Amino acid sequence: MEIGFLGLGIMGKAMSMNLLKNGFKVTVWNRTLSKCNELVEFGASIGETPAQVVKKCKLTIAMLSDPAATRSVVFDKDGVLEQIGSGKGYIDMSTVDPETSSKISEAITSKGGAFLEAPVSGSKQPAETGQLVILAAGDKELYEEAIPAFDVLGKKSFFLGQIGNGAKMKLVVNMIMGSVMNAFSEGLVLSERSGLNPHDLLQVLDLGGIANPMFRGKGPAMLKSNHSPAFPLKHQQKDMRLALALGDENAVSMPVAAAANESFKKARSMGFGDLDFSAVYEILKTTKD
Ligand SMILES: NC(=O)C1=CN([C@@H]2O[C@H](COP(=O)(O)OP(=O)(O)OC[C@H]3O[C@@H](n4cnc5c(N)ncnc54)[C@H](OP(=O)(O)O)[C@@H]3O)[C@@H](O)[C@H]2O)C=CC1
Ligand SMILES: O=CC(=O)O
Repeated sequence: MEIGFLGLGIMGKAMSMNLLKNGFKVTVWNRTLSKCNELVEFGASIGETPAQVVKKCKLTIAMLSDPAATRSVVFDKDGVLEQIGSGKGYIDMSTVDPETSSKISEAITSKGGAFLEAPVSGSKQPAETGQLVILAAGDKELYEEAIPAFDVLGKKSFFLGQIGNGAKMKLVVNMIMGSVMNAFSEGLVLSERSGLNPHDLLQVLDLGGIANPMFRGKGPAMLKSNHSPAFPLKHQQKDMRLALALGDENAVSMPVAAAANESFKKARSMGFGDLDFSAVYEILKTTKD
């Protein structure tokens, strides 16, 4: 099956590379077109615009930064809408809000195309190794059609029902992850400031009931102030913002998430937006009375 792929950032590059390595024909597009070249070396073709990619491929996947980017790629000139139609499917795997996803779904389906939202849980390494968790919702037939690709990209796919449910699930998960990252950072700083060895803390955490891959994977690098980006902090803050909006709509009080969002905003204002979201640790580390 020929698959179109729009967006070759940290995630999109790894995901499209995986599809190529597993025998799919892939046509790629990226706003900064030069980023397509590396994929071409592995056999990809280039589409000059999103519309060209959709024209060529029966199935097109998008992995873009945020709601503004996903809307732009669909609705703007040379966008997806210009070529989508009957017999073609569009799958948006970016993390966006349910409203953005619904607007895109309405536009695609009104032109006869099929739409699936399918955000993912899992970061750069799971994207590289095909270990993502796929949170799909929307057109069930398109979901079934995409399973061979999802099996390459992920270790497990969920079909969650109507459009919006995939986006909501992803936002809830990332709201929890962002809050936990803040608590973890506070714990690391507190252990250091109170005279403990934070490496001992990492070992203690890893042996107990709250052991988790995020502490294990990111902790040692955080202690060296290495925040090389796997999940950029600006995207985590976007997810906190969108999750808090979902909380507003549903009258759910989320003081912990709101405080975590403030920390991510502060980190962005200090220029850490392109670093990994673990860089929120730096704002705590540098704050003293
Ligand atoms: N990194 C991670 O660990 C994870 C990320 N996600 C989500 O996946 C999505 C992609 O993340 P990631 O790959 O890390 O992000 P990156 O910032 O690495 O890549 C963003 C991509 O979006 C493109 N883009 C940005 N703005 C526009 C625009 N206005 N029009 C067209 N293209 C645009 C960029 O193009 P260009 O190269 O030209 O800038 C790039 O291809 C996000 O929604 C993120 O929240 C989900 C799970 C894990
Ligand atoms: O969205 C980020 C992730 O790690 O999942």
